[in-house]
Amino acid sequence: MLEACDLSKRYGSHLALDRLNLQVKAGEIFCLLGANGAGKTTTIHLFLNFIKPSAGVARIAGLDVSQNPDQVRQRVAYLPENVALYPRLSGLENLDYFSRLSGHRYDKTRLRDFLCRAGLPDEAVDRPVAAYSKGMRQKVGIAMACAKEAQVLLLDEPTSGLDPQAAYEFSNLLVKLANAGVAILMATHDLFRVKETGHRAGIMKVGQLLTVLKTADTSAADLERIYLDYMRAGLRAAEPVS
Ligand SMILES: Nc1ncnc2c1ncn2[C@@H]1O[C@H](COP(=O)(O)OP(=O)(O)OP(=O)(O)O)[C@@H](O)[C@H]1O
Repeated sequence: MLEACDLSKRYGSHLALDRLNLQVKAGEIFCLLGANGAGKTTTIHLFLNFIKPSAGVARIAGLDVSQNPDQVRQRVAYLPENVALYPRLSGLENLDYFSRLSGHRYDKTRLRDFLCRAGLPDEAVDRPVAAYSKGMRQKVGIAMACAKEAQVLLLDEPTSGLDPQAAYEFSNLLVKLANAGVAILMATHDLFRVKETGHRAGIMKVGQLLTVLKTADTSAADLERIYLDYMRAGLRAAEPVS
């Protein structure tokens, strides 16, 4: 569903992403881990066609994203750390507006249903989003992805700043989406949530994907230890784990 082949991005002399090879299948949650500046956001922005690769290719549903921007845009939903919504519009009005932009028209009952299934409290649905908490805004973002019927969901640190309950609820929504067949690529620093919700985790450092772990085979403590070992090691000194 989502594939990077020798994907690279150079900014001047700086190699922000170095020959990334990665596949995320439908129904899979793949988490990108790595220190600040590792190349996680760059990877997501390449898949979104916000930036062009210096080499290699990013594909979604078999389509090169830089060659087929319109077809790809229809299939992808993106949740940044802070979901951009119109503050004076309600959650329902925002969802209606963004759904129309992506070519979907839903009646109010259906829109309300998307928001409720994303966990937004019923009493909040008609209130202006200016007064929403960050967790509530993220839930509107998930409702937008569902309403768009996106096949691929790209997330950049979506649980950063959420309280533990909000992060838990948000992660459960991701699992439901994956169970419905959505391919999910998420950049995050939340090792605990990676273990709980991710199927695989890739550890990045200075633009390189150093290793990929199956979370089912790795305890939370081991995931943390392996992550820290890679961060402490020289770039090429660490041995791939799997
Ligand atoms: N527009 C740009 N111009 C020059 N360098 C950039 C640009 N965008 C990113 N970089 C550099 O590319 C590298 C990768 O950045 P990126 O934002 O992908 O890291 P990240 O893993 O997402 O980090 P964080 O965890 O802080 O979000 C960094 O060294 C960054 O300074």
